[in-house]
Amino acid sequence: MTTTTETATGTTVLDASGVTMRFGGLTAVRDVDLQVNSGEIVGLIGPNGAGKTTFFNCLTGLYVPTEGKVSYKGTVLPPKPHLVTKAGIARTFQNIRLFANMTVLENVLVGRHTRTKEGLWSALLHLPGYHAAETASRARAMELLEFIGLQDKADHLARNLPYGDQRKLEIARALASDPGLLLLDEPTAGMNPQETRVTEELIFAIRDQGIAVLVIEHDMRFIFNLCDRVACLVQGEKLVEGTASEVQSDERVIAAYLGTPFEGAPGADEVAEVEKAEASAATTTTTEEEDNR
Ligand SMILES: Nc1ncnc2c1ncn2[C@@H]1O[C@H](COP(=O)(O)OP(=O)(O)OP(=O)(O)O)[C@@H](O)[C@H]1O
Repeated sequence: MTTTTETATGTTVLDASGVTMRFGGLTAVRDVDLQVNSGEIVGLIGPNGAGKTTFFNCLTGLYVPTEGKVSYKGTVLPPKPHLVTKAGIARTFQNIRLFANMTVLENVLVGRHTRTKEGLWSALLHLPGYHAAETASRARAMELLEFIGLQDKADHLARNLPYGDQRKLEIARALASDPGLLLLDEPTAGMNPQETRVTEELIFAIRDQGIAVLVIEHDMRFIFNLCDRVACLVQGEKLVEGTASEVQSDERVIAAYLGTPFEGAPGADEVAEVEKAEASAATTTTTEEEDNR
């Protein structure tokens, strides 16, 4: 696969700083800073409801962050999904969002639209520029299908693909916009171990093409094997960030996943209060039982 994206290794591709997202009284993401550099695969982990997808939505313009800013290659991004895609960030979603009744090739072609200059009139009137652009887009789409191993299924309907192939097709469609950064939201959800391994290889190959990757995943074995760096969100806040080995041995991360609060953890005060009230209620009950004897 060839890509139009060229970035010097180690430069900052994504720079999110002080990102906060509130929904009424709920702060889903609080003051999160995160950088992704070229050549990196970065993981974003955290228990259910930690704010991972909300953070992704802030990065891709689906949500306008309440506070903070998001820059891509040094330019602050406007919070509009099509402009974010055009700037060079592509994403996949937690739930598969393919055009089920379109072919595999057509699904990838849909992902090309931000990279084609020919407009609606050109397409409707079949102007010469349109044909040239369409030929180039098809060639690029077929190249991407080869890259993910679906070239022989180009004319199959997307809905007839096995689950693992549908997930791969989503990635190909995202790659069709020639991104410099790919955001993957739980790419292995629902996959068997074999499909998960194939996805892991695919993500390494994408990184080797010069595309930085930020990935949300609950499968810890997958994330720690794949990522150069991992950040852990808990209740909207970034708790820890480091290498895979640093994060997986961090007692705060272990506690967040096992549900044991630690000193200073977001929400730990509330948990301590509940535990104190429960202990006090248990003492009262025991005393009452003793009195009744
Ligand atoms: N549009 C919204 N309106 C109100 N609350 C929301 C909205 N989107 C998310 N939330 C809330 O924000 C919090 C974070 O949710 P989010 O989906 O970002 O978590 P997550 O870490 O991605 O969880 P999971 O791992 O289960 O996907 C949750 O309490 C959720 O209910």
